[in-house]
Amino acid sequence: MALFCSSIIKRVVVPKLTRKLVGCHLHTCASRHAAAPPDDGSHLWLSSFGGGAVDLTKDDVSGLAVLTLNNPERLNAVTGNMMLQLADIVNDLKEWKGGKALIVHGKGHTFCTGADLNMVRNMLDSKHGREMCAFMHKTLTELHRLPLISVTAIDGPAIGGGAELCTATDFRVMTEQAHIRFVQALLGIVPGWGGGTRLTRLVGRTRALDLLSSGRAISPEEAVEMGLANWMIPTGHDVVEATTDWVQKYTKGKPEVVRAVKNVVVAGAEMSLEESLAEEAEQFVNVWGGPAHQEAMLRNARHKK
Ligand SMILES: CC[C@@H](C(=O)O)C(=O)SCCNC(=O)CCNC(=O)[C@H](O)C(C)(C)COP(=O)(O)OP(=O)(O)OC[C@H]1O[C@@H](n2cnc3c(N)ncnc32)[C@H](O)[C@@H]1OP(=O)(O)O
Repeated sequence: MALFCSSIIKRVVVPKLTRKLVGCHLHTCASRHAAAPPDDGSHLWLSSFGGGAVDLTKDDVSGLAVLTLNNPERLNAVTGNMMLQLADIVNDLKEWKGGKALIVHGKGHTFCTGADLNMVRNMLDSKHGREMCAFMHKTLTELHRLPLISVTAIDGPAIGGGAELCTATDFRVMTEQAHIRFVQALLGIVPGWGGGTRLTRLVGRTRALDLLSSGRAISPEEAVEMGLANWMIPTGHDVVEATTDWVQKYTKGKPEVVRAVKNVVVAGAEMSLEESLAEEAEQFVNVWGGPAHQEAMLRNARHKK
């Protein structure tokens, strides 16, 4: 395994809300001596674990992006190379001003089987574990905070890191053949990509403990019942097409309005009360009197059932 370091530091223009949240995240990490922030190039060794790809298509007319995990020979396991591509894609999506929604899915009838075990077997020391964990924490936290309505479309298994990844979108929809399974404890570890924290916030303490300790598979019916998934895709439908139709109810408005709504919710979920109220006011002022607001006032919008 060829590991290497580089001093190249990527410069990214971070939007205001993200800046505040990143600042808050780094503070927490530093104060608890958790994983080092990965902007120091310490993650570049990931590129030595190749194979697979993460593909992105963006439609500027509809504002919909589709992200595809593309490593079907390994059931869309995530290689080091794919981790780097995923981070680049998230950075790209952050800057996509016309974007409204993102669908995340896997190629073939599998969502994702987590980290590539061929890579995991070669990085069992704590340094590499810590760096990979920090890198994926950052990437998936930023994915979660994107100013887009995001949905994971799960067909087949979402296992280990794949189960974690699906918690980093706003919604999850599942086919009848899908299941979500946090197998980490069965592998002698705990979730390392932020999925344990997100799962606990999604389904509550008792259910998260049940799912993480047992490593049992969650069916689509159970996932919907506990609020982990939001819809079951009817059998016989193309997964991405069905998900595209499903998400449209959230993306009828102009991009700046869809994005402002998401920003308000991210602030409400992650900031202190004072900070979140201030952020909400800022988002309000940004859209007040804008094209969508003017249009709605001109057409005298009514909202009868
Ligand atoms: C820090 C990361 C950590 C986390 O946070 O959770 C992880 O993600 S660790 C990885 C956790 N994932 C797993 O343990 C999944 C292991 N895979 C399986 O249990 C099974 O493959 C399956 C998902 C139950 C499917 O079984 P089946 O339908 O019988 O297919 P195969 O087992 O034959 O798989 C086909 C093919 O795919 C390869 N594969 C599957 N998963 C991975 C993986 N995670 N990494 C690398 N390769 C994977 C599998 O080895 C087969 O390849 P061949 O042997 O070449 O045929």
